[in-house]
Amino acid sequence: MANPIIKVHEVSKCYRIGITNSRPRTLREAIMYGISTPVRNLFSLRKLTKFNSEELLSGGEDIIWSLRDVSFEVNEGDVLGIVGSNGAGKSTLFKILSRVTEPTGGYVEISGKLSCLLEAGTGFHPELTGRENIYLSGAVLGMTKREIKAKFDEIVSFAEIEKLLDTPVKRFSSGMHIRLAFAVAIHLEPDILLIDEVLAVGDIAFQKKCLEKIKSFAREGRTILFISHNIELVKYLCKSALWLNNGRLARAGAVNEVIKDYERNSLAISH
Ligand SMILES: Nc1ncnc2c1ncn2[C@@H]1O[C@H](COP(=O)(O)OP(=O)(O)OP(=O)(O)O)[C@@H](O)[C@H]1O
Repeated sequence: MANPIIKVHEVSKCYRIGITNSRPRTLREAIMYGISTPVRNLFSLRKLTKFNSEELLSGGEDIIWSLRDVSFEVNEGDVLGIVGSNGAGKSTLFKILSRVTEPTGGYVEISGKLSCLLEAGTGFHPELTGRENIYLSGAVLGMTKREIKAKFDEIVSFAEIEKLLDTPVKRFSSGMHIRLAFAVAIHLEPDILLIDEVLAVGDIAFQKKCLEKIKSFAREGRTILFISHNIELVKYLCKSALWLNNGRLARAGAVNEVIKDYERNSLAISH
């Protein structure tokens, strides 16, 4: 029977335009943001986020809804493509799933270890070396030093960064950055892997290697969410897909059907 590993319940995300969204402005907001996540989870997240959304709307500022009432479930072992035009809300969804940002409304339930490849190298500490970042990333995923050590050589040889191992990652090229980020994310054996349009940064040989690795990761029954504007790649990798349109879930289902609707809509707009 299908086993949902991710449940997204009526998630909305609102940004204030022109100011840093994450900085609390009122004492009440400061208290809300200051409470640590475990404590916050004791309360109803739905109630808290509803309050935030009302607060934002009453502020009378320019706001933008990146996501609006998005609900869906992902079953264990699914390889789900996420498509949509620029600014549709795809990356925002990943930031919410990986807890980089809080939803303004709604909530998500995730049952498993999640690793996320956002834009090049997010999650790495720029001042730390490649070696140190591998250990740090493993620790963030809850792995012991011994477990990380067992995977270490595989990560380094997959990324082909032997010579850069003791260089701070801020000196890496963007391609090298993403090689290491991909190698770390996929070898540290998360249950769920989020991949946001990062493959394009690597060279062709590395892209090919990544695709094979993603396929074998999926064959192990792990769950992958994949954002890309490369429709052929989405069709190649994914069985199902979501189409986000202006922050709303326009369609979810079998990859070919969703892509057909998305392409039809995009063509209609461009004419
Ligand atoms: N930190 C932020 N502050 C203000 N607005 C933001 C912020 N992050 C995203 N947005 C806005 O939210 C909307 C959705 O952005 P998002 O990055 O999720 O889109 P996307 O579907 O990933 O787009 P793309 O395909 O161009 O990468 C956009 O209008 C964007 O300008």
